[in-house]
Amino acid sequence: MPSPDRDDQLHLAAFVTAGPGRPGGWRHPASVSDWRSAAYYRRIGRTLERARFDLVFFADILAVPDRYGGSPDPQLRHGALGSMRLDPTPVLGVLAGATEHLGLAATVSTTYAEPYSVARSFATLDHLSGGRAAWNVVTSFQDAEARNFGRETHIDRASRYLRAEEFVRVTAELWDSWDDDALVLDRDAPLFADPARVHRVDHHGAWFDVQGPLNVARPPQGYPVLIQAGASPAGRDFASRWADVIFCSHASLESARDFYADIKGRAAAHGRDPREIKILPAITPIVADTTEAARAKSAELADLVVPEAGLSTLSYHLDIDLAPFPHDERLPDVDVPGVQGHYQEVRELTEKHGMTLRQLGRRYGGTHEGDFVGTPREVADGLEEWFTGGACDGFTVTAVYQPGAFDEFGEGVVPELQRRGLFRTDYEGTTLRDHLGLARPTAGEWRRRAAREDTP
Ligand SMILES: Cc1cc2nc3c(=O)[nH]c(=O)nc-3n(C[C@H](O)[C@H](O)[C@H](O)COP(=O)(O)O)c2cc1C
Repeated sequence: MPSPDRDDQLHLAAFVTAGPGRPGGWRHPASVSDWRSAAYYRRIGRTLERARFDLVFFADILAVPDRYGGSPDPQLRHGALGSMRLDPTPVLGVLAGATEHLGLAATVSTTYAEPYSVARSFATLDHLSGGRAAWNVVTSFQDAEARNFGRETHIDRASRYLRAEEFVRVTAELWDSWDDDALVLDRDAPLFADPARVHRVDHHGAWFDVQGPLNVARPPQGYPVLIQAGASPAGRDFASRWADVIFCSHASLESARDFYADIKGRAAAHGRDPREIKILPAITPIVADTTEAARAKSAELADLVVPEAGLSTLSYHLDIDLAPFPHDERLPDVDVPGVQGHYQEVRELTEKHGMTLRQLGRRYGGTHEGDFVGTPREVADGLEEWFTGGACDGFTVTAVYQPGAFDEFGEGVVPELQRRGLFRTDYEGTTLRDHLGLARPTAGEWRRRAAREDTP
């Protein structure tokens, strides 16, 4: 049934780590190990574009996590999620040249970067790609990251969201510092850029002092697409005001539905049309020709995950050292300074399936969010149920092994979704905003999205 909050067709993002990805996945015979080569990313980009994905998204962190037992060893030994990550921004430069339609998203932290450099990188990428850039705005959550940037500990959640608020606002002002028609290119006059249409920003705030203007013309999309994944109340509030796309992760349809209603409600309360925000929960489908083969593959992948690999990732996600907890007992209730969304997910798993910490480690390391395991038709049934059931506007697809699982999804599940009229058969526009059905922001749009009390 069509919903006033949702498009008729779903949107697809791909979640890629510029490294080995899933702890068991890199050990699977179908995975390819040249994560350090441009060819590897070109191949993934072309696969996703053939499957008509909206965008590819590169997650990123700024440390080798050491929260589990105070050491990075388990992450490194097991090729866990945080073991190796190339810097995603240059990787997107490679992809901009290898693809024509695919949206290109990289993660940059507002806690450790500066607005001028972020505005400049994403404006550059938006020009180079013809309007396909997106920025995943994160605030980071690990002390290990703080220690790489001259601090002992990470700043508290409230302060980091205040900094993020000011950061995004200044970045948007910098994108607006060139009027859309500022670049004149009149050779005879001569007039390269009209100085009257290029403005200083003169921002002076609690965290940043930025004069401007930017030294790059206004991006083709006005603002590159903004992605956020806040899960705490402060994070949800920030995301529902600023984000065009929201990433989240859920262990069940019910929790996905609650989150969806909460974010759309918050967006409406901030005066936004709920359709302006696309909520794309992460899923890790396992696809095979028969149900039995998919289940066997799932079991085979689970066997490749050493519990410590998943627990060391969960430790840094929750910002809790899980090494001293008894591994043959359930995870007790704990106060989580780290990612609340991941905690809710593992609490749900612990309670629903009575998992011990060791089982949880194996499960978390091989995460199959949403339990979409089966034939292309069965997986499409599950996705359709979430989409039509008010749980999402589409999905962020993670590969159990890279890059093969993207091929399987693109060649099996996508045609099934297309047959049902749930997904595009071709791109209709050229920019990422076109794919997502989002309007190009006019200059000054940041005023509408900023926290009201902060807006002058
Ligand atoms: C699908 C997904 C992808 C994420 N990717 C990143 C990432 O690449 N880097 C990062 O630092 N945080 C990432 N996060 C974490 C979020 O940015 C955020 O910190 C987290 O959801 C906790 O929200 P909170 O800060 O409101 O507690 C991701 C979260 C989700 C659900």
